[in-house]
Amino acid sequence: MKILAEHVEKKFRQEWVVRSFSYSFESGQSYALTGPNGSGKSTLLRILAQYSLPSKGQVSFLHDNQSKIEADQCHALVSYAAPYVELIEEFTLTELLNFLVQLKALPSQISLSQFQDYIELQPDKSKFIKNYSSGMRQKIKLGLALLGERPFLFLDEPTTNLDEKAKKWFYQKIQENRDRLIVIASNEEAEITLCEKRISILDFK
Ligand SMILES: Nc1ncnc2c1ncn2[C@@H]1O[C@H](COP(=O)(O)OP(=O)(O)OP(=O)(O)O)[C@@H](O)[C@H]1O
Repeated sequence: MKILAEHVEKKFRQEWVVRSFSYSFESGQSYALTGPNGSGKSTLLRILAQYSLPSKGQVSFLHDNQSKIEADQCHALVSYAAPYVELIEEFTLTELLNFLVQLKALPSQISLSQFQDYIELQPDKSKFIKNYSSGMRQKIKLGLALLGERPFLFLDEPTTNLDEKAKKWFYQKIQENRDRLIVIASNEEAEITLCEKRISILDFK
């Protein structure tokens, strides 16, 4: 599958954040969106994931045969983790997993212990998400996105709040997900070098 961005532009009031961004993203490839703070990485990431609309231009998800995937099917192809995408704070981890299985955002066969083994955390089962540390929450978000079995994986500043051990865990998980189309928005060199291609947002201003 493929993501095709054609002449994408984004403007907030009088501020142009993205100018004429055209790019073709392929499955099995990984891409780093780079640029300084406030340059528009998160804005472009959301547009590429079809979570928000560009002011001009368009983003399309395509099948291998280049036919366009219908708009109502696009959402189910995307896993997205970002510091600003919140988990449901009032749930326990068990409740959160059950909810996401019902939404088909996680495979139905996944158990709490399998998920805990995957993220290498064994928190108290009765603890609410709001009482997890920021690093634990970030690891849960990444675990959910990585296990989501969706072909397009979008990650914004993925190692935010992670300690060195958790960063290594994340780097390893990316290696295990190389068959997907991965886009990482980041300024961290270690995250950028995980990706095969680097796209500087300043080239589209
Ligand atoms: N909803 C919004 N309304 C108005 N301006 C916005 C909105 N979202 C983002 N912006 C502005 O767009 C610009 C780009 O923001 P964005 O968060 O995409 O940058 P970034 O490169 O991801 O930054 P950082 O590295 O700090 O996370 C900033 O000037 C920001 O203030």
